[in-house]
Parts: sequence; structure tokens; C-alpha cells
Amino acid sequence: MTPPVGQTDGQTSPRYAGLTTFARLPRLEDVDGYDVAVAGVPFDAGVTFRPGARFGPSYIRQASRLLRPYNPALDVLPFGRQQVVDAGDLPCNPYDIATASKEIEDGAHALIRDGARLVTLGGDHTIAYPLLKAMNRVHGPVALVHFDAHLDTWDTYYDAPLTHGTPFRRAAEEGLFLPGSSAHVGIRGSLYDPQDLSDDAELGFTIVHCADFERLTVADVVALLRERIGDAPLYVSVDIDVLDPAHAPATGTPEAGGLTSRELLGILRGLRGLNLVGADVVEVSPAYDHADITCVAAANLAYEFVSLAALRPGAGA
Ligand SMILES: N=C(N)NCCCC(=O)O
Ligand SMILES: [Zn+2]
Ligand SMILES: [Zn+2]
Repeated sequence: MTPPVGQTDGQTSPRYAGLTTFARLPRLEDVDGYDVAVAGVPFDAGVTFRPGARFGPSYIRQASRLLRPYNPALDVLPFGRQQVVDAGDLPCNPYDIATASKEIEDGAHALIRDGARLVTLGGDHTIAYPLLKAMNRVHGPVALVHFDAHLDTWDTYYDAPLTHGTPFRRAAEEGLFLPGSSAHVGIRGSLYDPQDLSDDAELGFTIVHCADFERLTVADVVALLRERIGDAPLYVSVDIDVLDPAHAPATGTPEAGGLTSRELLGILRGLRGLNLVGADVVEVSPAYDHADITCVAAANLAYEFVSLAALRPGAGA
């Protein structure tokens, strides 16, 4: 077996040089097959407040240039034991949400249908719905761990059924989640109505509120999540606004009192060994960034997902 094609060697071409791919990895078309695809979804027509997440994929790729081959926190060479590729950006109509949703679903499905794992860089949170539909076509219902300040189980905005505030309600209505397996982590901030919380519970979610971190450690939260997930196929969706605005200023609907990037990285690392089938990092709106704070966080989160995939090899494509 030929070894995977890894990153462009930073000792030959410095990491700030050359064309941009995620972590300076090969493009999908440059290799024969892949175990993990990293793809962008430059879509932000579903936002309710500040726009700009369509620029997330390209800025996160820029910030990912610094990523090195060895992840000491998980003791793994994420690009050394599996073929990881940059699959480019999925097509998504910038004007019509329903059309974009179908394009994203089909584009994601084409990448995972032969067993590869997918890490997606958003884009606003609307994209989680078509990504979950693609996952469902291959894996059936999944356990969801959703990191976010927001529930994203609202019903409609201005009568629109699919926006960045509604993907997990639509997905739950369609039976895309395994009963009793899913959780939101990092919920905080103002709601529209107390019923937002009861509706969410009825859809089958449990919540680790940000305020719970006053009493629970990262290890406690990991234990709670692992108990719910078991060995189910797992999809992890990270809305970057789960981080405090100090750790991720560049996002469309920021909320005070969020997680630190260290807490979030710690929880993700605690998911090692689980059956991760896909993950996304969404809601990075680079125009609001300062010193690349948010894009660096997002690139490092994607790196953890690729590392988790390496610890539990899949079928590959
Ligand atoms: N998915 C994110 N980031 N935000 C949803 C916020 C929905 C609202 O404006 O009420
Ligand atoms: Zn959010
Ligand atoms: Zn969200």
C-alpha cells in the first residue's frame, strides 16, 4: 500500500507560500482515493443577522496553513495514517435556499457514498440540514452533537422553513436522528419564548447549557455525551458562536458568555474512538475577524475532526 500523500513539506516550501488548500493537503483530483474529504460550503443565504459566512471556507483554509503533521493531544499523525484531501467547495446556489440545499446534499453524498468521512467548512448553519440528509443516505439516522449558542430548532423566520435557525428542527422532523442520542452543547443567550426550550426537548434533544460549565468539568460533559452516543454513527456540528466572542468574534449572531476554545477542543478530544462519520464547522464570517482569531480556531477544530477520524479508520473511498 502506498503511503498517503500528506502536506506540502514546510521545510521545502514555507507554509505561507503556494496555492491554498486545507492544511496544504492534496486536492481530491491529485490522489487516487481518500479516507477523509475536507470540503467548503460557501453559502450564507440563510442568515438572520450579520452575513458573510460565504467567505468562511477560503479564510479557514488560509488559517489552516500553519497546521503541523503531529497532533500531540491525541497522539496521532492525522495526515499520515489516512489519505486526507481538500475536495474544494460544493456547488450551492447563492439565491435559492432550497436549490442550494439539494446541491449541498448531493455534493456531500458524492463525497461519502463509498465510505469516506467528510469534514465541512461553512457557510452558515443552514448547511447542516443537507449535510445530515447526505449522511442519512449512507448511514441512516445518526447521533448528533451540536455545539452552538443557539438551539437552531426554531420553526420558521418570515415563513422561510430552512434558515440557519431551523436546520435541526427540519432534520428531527425527518427522522434523521437516533432517538435519545442527540445533544446541544453551549446553549446560552436570549430566546424568543419559553416554549423554544420545551419544543426542543420534544424533538428529542438534551441540552448542556453554557451555565452548566459552572458546575460540570469538561470531563463530566464528555462522559454525558459518550453515554448518549454509545457506538452510534456520530455527526458533530460546531457553530463557531459556541465560543465566547472573545475567542470567536467573527460570526453572525454572537452571544456573550461562551466557551473557551480550550474547553471546546477538550470536549472534542474526549470523543476519541467514537464512530464519527461527519462533522462541520460553520458560521465563520471573516469580515468581523481580528488577527484571524476566529479562522485559527475554526482551522484547529477541523484538524481535531481529521485527527479523530484517524483514530478510528473508516472504509475510505
Ligand atoms: N445558527 C446561528 N448561528 N444562529 C441562529 C440564530 C437565529 C436567530 O437569529 O434567532
Ligand atoms: Zn449559533
Ligand atoms: Zn447555529
